[in-house]
This record gives sequence, structure tokens and C-alpha cells, in this order.
Amino acid sequence: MSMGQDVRYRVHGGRPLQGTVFIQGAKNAVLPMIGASLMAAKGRTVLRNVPIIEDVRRAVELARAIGAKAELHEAERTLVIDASTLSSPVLPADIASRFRGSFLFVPALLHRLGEAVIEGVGGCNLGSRNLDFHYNGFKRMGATVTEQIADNGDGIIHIKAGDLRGGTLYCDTPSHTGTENLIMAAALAQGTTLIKNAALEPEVLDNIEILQRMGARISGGGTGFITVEGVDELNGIEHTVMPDRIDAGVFVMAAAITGGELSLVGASLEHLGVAADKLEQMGVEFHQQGAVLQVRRERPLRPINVITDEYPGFATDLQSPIMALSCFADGPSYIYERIFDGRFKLAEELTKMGADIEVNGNRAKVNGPNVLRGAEVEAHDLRCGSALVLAGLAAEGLTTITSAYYLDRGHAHTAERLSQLGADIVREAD
Ligand SMILES: CC(=O)N[C@H]1[C@@H](OP(=O)(O)OP(=O)(O)OC[C@H]2O[C@@H](n3ccc(=O)[nH]c3=O)[C@H](O)[C@@H]2O)O[C@H](CO)[C@@H](O)[C@@H]1O
Ligand SMILES: C=C(OP(=O)(O)O)C(=O)O
Repeated sequence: MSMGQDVRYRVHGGRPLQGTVFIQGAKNAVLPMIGASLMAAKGRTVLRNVPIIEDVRRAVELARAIGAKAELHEAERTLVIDASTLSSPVLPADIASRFRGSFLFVPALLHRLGEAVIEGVGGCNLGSRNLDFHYNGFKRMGATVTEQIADNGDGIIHIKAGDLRGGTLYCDTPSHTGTENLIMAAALAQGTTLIKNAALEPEVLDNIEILQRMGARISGGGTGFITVEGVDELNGIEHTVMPDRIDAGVFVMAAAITGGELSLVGASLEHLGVAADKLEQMGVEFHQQGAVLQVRRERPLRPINVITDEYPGFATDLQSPIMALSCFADGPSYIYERIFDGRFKLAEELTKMGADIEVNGNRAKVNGPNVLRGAEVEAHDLRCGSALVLAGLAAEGLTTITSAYYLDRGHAHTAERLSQLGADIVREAD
């Protein structure tokens, strides 16, 4: 399967969205949970509220490639994993290089098979995406990391675990998957581990929760300092994946960009962090009613300043969507991308639709308001894809989004969910 040439979305813009939408389970929570479930040598793990997205399908394929039994029951949104049969330490390039979450399988391989061979790591191309915090942490715990160049020129990373020992570890900056990988490596290591400058994202905390319920001894989640006391084994359990705050943020913006009113089932205002405040400043009205978040926009959108940051700062994964939204705001908006050094490819796609955006390094100025017109545009990465869907919902005429495999990596049933709210959107796959 090619990396995204085969899926398109066609959107006819101009319809305000109304109704109730179900927020999917979190991509960035379920992927580490699949990695965690592979650490259980006995029993079966049952994950509920699993988002039916391409990254989860790839994770299931990868789990099977290394010998686990994994069954994704799509209608039930339930994934059952039996990792007792884990047998191969090789994360093959054809699957592993298609999603970032593949690297979250490494701790299980180190503990269960004593080594991990990484033929490739994928994920959206957002500029440099290093893994040094992970490698340095594994090394401090006693692993050896070597790189070999394959015949085709690709690097293959070989990590040999030996007996992993607890120690003092750190992230230079609070890496999301870095924190999860070090926690998982420490969970079955000998002795005590301290991880400094740990990530605070809600998905990291949900992953700590599943690991604790599997038998891990972890404290300090959400403080920046995490302590892990190694245990001898982890057990399969049942866990419900938290809702996806980025999916929720995109639907908030879908209401805002079309001038509609939506009830988001499962969305949490708290999980949106600073993004909730920025959207409120732009003119979105929120009413949290228990586990349902109601959103609407009545007045014209105001421009905004956004600085992306680790949680609870403005999530970088909502940066592209808010760039699309700010094209419609009444004045210039300023966006400063601090997490990734190459996450502005969206700007040229929005320009094809009539937007006026100046990009300078990691800063962008969006000169709203502009009338966007439908065009043929390309989803260079997942959130570029969600932003282009938003732009298409509010543009005049037909927007065709190509390379939309990237969108399907992270959002489930996009066309169906938006159509139910009154949007005119279809998905086409070759
Ligand atoms: C599967 C998953 O959970 N993906 C999310 C995760 O990606 P991911 O975990 O890859 O993102 P990180 O938090 O690790 O990366 C943030 C920044 O730190 C740098 N860095 C990271 C690790 C490292 O060892 N060395 C290093 O320099 C990266 O290059 C990047 O500039 O968090 C990102 C930031 O919230 C989100 O956009 C992704 O959706
Ligand atoms: C960057 C993202 O994901 P990944 O880390 O899986 O590439 C994302 O979800 O926008």
C-alpha cells in the first residue's frame, strides 16, 4: 500500500454543522497501550474505545509480525491482545516505518526477548524528530544501541537489553513517547528508576494508569518527576482508552469555522488546556455538561496569537487546524510553532485556496479575513489533513484533499461523522 496517494476527500463547503458527534478514543493513548500490552507474558489485554484509525491497524499488523495474537473488533471498537506468543525482535520496515507509535513496541521486545531490531520508524514528517532521549535512557539502564547500514542504505538500529536496571533518567525536553518508553522500560527493570522532566500529557497519565493496573509500580505522573519501582511481571487487564483531545479540538473548530453548534460526546474542556482559552478568545462558546461539551460560535471570529507548547500549553497537533480557522478571523493572527521545526507545509495548501499567510522559520502570520475557495490540495501530514478538511467545510465550492491516508492515520470515520452533522463530504479510495 502506498503512503497516501490512494485516499481522497471531497468537501463542498458552506454548510453550518449541527448535532451530536462522538469523540474517538485517543490515538496517542492507544498506541503506547498496545506497546504496554505486549509486555504481559501471560493473559490477554482488552482495550475498549479503540479508535478505528490506520495507525491502530498498522499497530495490529506489527504486533502480529512479532508473534503476538491481536484481534481488532472494529464494530465493538475493542482490541484483544495475547502477547504470550511473542517471538521475533524485528520491527520490519514495511510496517514500522508507516507510524511513529511503532517505536513504543521497543520496551516490550527488550524485556520479553532481550533485544529489539528497528528497521524503521515512521510518523508524520514534521522536520527533525529525534529519538536520542529514548536511546540515552535505554543505555543508562544498561542496554547497548548499535546502528548498522543495510544494503539499501537504510539504518537498522539494534538494541540489546542485557538485564535492564533502574537508574536516574531524564528527557532534555518533556518528550511524549520518550516518557512513555522510559516508563515502560523501567516497569520491568530491576530496582528503582527516576525520570526527570517527564511529559504531563493526559495520554501519558492514561498509559501510567493501564500499566499500574497491569501491576506496575509508578508514582509522580503529572508532576514532571516519575518514580518507577521495577516488578517481575505484568498481567493482561481490561482498559478503556481516554477520548482524543485533538479529535475533540478539530470538531470544536468545525463548529467554529462553519458557524454551527455541536455536542461533543466524551470531550473534555480541561484536556484542551490552553487551546480552550484561545478558542474562547476567538469567539467559541463552550458549555461543559458532564462528559458532553457543547460548542457554538455566533459572532465573527477574532484573530489570535498561538504559541505551541507541551501540555497544558497549546498542543502542536492543533496548530494546523487553528491556522485554517484563523484564515477566517477578522485581522492578523500570529502562530509560533515551538515543538517541531517543519510543521508549516499547510500554509502553501491554504494559499492555493486563497489564504494570505506569511511564514518565517517557525513563525507564521495569517492575514485574515479571507474568502477561501475550493481547490485541489495535499495533506502533507495528519494534522495538515484535518486542517484542510476544516478549510474545505468553510470554503466556497469543492475542495479535493489528496494523500489523505495521513488523515486516516489519526481520525476515525471522518466523512461519516461530519456527514451526520450536515457536511457534504465523501471519502474516495483507489
Ligand atoms: C504517537 C504520539 O504520541 N505522537 C505525539 C508525540 O510525538 P513524539 O513523542 O514523537 O513527540 P516528542 O514529544 O517526543 O517530540 C517533541 C520534540 O522533542 C524532540 N525530541 C523528542 C525525543 C527525543 O528523543 N529527542 C528529541 O529531540 C523532537 O524532535 C520534537 O521536536 O508528541 C507530539 C508532541 O506533543 C505529538 O505531536 C505527536 O502526536
Ligand atoms: C504528529 C502526529 O503523530 P505521530 O507522532 O504519530 O506522527 C500527530 O498525531 O499529529
